[in-house]
Amino acid sequence: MIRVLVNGADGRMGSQVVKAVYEDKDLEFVGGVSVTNIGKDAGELAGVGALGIAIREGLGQALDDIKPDVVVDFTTPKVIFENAKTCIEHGVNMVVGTTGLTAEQRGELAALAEQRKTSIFIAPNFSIGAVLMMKLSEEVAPYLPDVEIIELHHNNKLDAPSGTAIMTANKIDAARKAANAQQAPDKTHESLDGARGAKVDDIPIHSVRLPGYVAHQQVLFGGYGELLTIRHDSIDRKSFMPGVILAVKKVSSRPGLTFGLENYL
Ligand SMILES: NC(=O)C1=CN([C@@H]2O[C@H](COP(=O)(O)OP(=O)(O)OC[C@H]3O[C@@H](n4cnc5c(N)ncnc54)[C@H](OP(=O)(O)O)[C@@H]3O)[C@@H](O)[C@H]2O)C=CC1
Ligand SMILES: O=C(O)C1=N[C@H](C(=O)O)C[C@H](O)C1
Repeated sequence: MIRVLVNGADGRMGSQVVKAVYEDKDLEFVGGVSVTNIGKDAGELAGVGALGIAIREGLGQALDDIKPDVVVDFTTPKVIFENAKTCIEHGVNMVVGTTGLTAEQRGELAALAEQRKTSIFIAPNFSIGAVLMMKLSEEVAPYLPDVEIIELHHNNKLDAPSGTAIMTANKIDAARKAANAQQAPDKTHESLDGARGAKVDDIPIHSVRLPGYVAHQQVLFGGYGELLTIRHDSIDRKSFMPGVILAVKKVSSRPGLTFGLENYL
């Protein structure tokens, strides 16, 4: 049995992870950490009934007391770097779904994980459809290098652009650079800042935040007289759970830092 602690256990994603871990025969849910709902039963909050495991405060102390095999983190971009360092310093393997880590921070965590001989797996998106959307985008990019991204999320999302949109842009740009594909110059003058979106690797990303959306992304490729749009929709957070469970089971097999679910598929 792999003993799993969920950080952010009462959140939209964390509570789904509690349920998914509880329902998997090879995993044992052993602890839930958050900042509110302290003392409440994590199973009740996740909708699986009382598990006798109360949400507690303080990741470091919880690691000392519970000694889980793996921590799954779905908290916030503000706290994820510190959370990751705490896990690595405690020698606990970690699966990170929380967005917001910069490439530089990932580099620091990779070095720390290597030094402490622990494993950390980070994926901006755990859904298989989103991984395929990124893979297809990478394949298209050398042929249609002019591209923009529209990502659409629920209005409680704290970060913009989404981690998925940033990863998609990074992958597209790497693929078109490797193919030496030249994009057309952007001749538009912005009369209002932000009108052309925020650029990541010179790719405009437009972030929509509205109630009703869960997690969606369109990658729009334009050619002369033709358009190709790749769209992915997560309409339920269940879409992320098979990827999270896979990562929990595989994380210990790869020491150091691994970035992206495609590395486990
Ligand atoms: N990789 C992927 O596939 C996916 C990634 N995400 C990412 O996961 C993250 C969480 O998303 P979501 O579940 O929607 O957000 P929520 O706000 O619903 O959940 C975050 C939870 O973390 C808690 N929290 C905040 N600070 C701490 C802390 N210091 N220690 C422990 N818990 C803390 C929050 O408590 P409180 O509300 O009281 O502040 C909340 O319960 C985001 O970065 C999001 O982008 C989301 C979906 C899929
Ligand atoms: O906050 C969310 O909801 C999501 N966050 C991740 C991201 O920023 O890419 C993954 C997915 O888009 C849902």
